[in-house]
Amino acid sequence: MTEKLLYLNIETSKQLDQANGLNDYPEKVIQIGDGNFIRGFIDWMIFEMNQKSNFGGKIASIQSTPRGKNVPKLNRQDKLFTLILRGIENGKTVNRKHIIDSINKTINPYTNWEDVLKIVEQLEIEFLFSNTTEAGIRYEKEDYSEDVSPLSFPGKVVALLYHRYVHFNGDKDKGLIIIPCELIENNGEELKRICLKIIEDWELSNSFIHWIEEACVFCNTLVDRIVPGYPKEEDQQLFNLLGYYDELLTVAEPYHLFVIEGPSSIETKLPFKQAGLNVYFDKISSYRELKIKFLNGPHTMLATIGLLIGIKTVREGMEDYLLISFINKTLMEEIMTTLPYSEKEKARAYIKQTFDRFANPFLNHRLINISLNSYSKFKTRVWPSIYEYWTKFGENPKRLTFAFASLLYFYKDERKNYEIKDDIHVIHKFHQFYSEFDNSKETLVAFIRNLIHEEFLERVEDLGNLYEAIADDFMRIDREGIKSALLKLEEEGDL
Ligand SMILES: NC(=O)c1ccc[n+]([C@@H]2O[C@H](COP(=O)([O-])OP(=O)(O)OC[C@H]3O[C@@H](n4cnc5c(N)ncnc54)[C@H](O)[C@@H]3O)[C@@H](O)[C@H]2O)c1
Ligand SMILES: O=P(O)(O)OC[C@@H](O)[C@@H](O)[C@H](O)[C@H](O)CO
Repeated sequence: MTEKLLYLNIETSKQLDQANGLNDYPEKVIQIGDGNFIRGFIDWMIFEMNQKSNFGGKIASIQSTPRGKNVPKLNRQDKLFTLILRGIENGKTVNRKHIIDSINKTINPYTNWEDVLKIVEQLEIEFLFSNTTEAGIRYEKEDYSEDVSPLSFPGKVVALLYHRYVHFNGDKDKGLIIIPCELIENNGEELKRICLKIIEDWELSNSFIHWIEEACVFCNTLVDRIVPGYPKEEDQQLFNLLGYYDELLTVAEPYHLFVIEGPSSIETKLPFKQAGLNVYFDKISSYRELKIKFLNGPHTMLATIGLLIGIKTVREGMEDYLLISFINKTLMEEIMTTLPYSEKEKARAYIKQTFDRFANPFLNHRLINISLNSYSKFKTRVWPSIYEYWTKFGENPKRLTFAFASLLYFYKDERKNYEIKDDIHVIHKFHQFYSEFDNSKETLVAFIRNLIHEEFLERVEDLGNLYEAIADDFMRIDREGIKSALLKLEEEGDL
């Protein structure tokens, strides 16, 4: 840490003439999870709404797992943190810095559950936002005790709603609008489904269920902003520029998109538009397909292939001729063909924008972070394009096939250029296969066929020679190395 620098807090921000944190708006929002994304997205949006609209509300932020570390960090900084938005916007370089002051309170529910309950007794609370990663929206059977925080995220939601319901004697005007930001399909519906299951486990009353149905709203959402988070490689340099030290310094791109599917009544309560934010109250399916196929999909491919090559960040990947060409042709010549004609123009514009976002010269979006849980991400983000291409044309999309082979090779590579971050069952499955692998194509094809039928398709369907094609690419990567295999693919494409 650089000596002589001040720590970020209200006093420091006043000295720097950047004190925003002095308004005393009431808490209107409960936030569960306090990671990089929710701070760089929701907390920033609420900050913007407080500056530019009549929203006038602050956040009570609740730690979502016992291992969370951000509550003491936020407390040391008077709940402030710095967000740097860097990138190219409409052809112009953007480098904006904000001291975000939208959080009013932070609570560790495992040590201070009573304080969390007091929050939901507040009349002004209207919204519950969350980001607990995809792992958070999951059913876990657990016991209920009024005095202790449930462990799971949906358990917390039920306990909080129940306390509010009892506190306000079932008043239908005191429900909450629940807006989860986890990147899973139908996140709102899924959270509600799990909450209802927990209510059943805990044998809470039918009238509480009616209150949830009538007074509360669970919205499905889609979020989009690249938030690499804490800038490890350049933190000292940035502290010197800022003039203070901030343990929660967060870097993100300026681009943002938030699509919320819910009743139109909530639009007036959340004046995102008035604050100039790129937020739509709309059906999310078409936005979702574009984002998953043309942004998250290439991210997953870039992460596995890039790490195999020895590349560390998305931007570096965008400087590698072979990789750009691979991603570009995969998107334009293969994934694009899976879309209906009416969607293609929109997709072309989205791809162009995605390339600009990936090449953002000011972000170091680390491939190792993106590679977390690559196996399940490939299944939801890349595999659908492979399957749709195959069913449409009856042949293999050769670049996507190569991406599949690279994914399998990613879990084999023993050179330890990178650390595999994945579910223990996935790591175990590959470890078991590779430790007994006899290097024969036959064994590999059988493994791939089985994997596709059991885990990707979840049924048996003959996909022609797709299994062999993946095995051939895998063996080529193994024999010649990833770069040379990629070069061959590029040369074949040009024939
Ligand atoms: N970083 C990005 O660019 C970005 C962009 C869009 C969406 N997202 C989504 O946001 C998620 C979080 O990313 P981040 O960058 O904020 O990471 P992060 O590690 O900074 O934050 C993760 C948060 O989730 C909580 N969490 C983790 N596992 C949990 C569980 N099982 N139950 C409850 N809470 C749990 C953590 O306590 C923490 O608050 C990702 O999974 C991703 O889907 C990230
Ligand atoms: O966040 P993950 O780990 O689910 O996926 C990695 C990236 O693809 C993702 O974070 C994107 O940057 C984000 O979805 C952009 O909105």
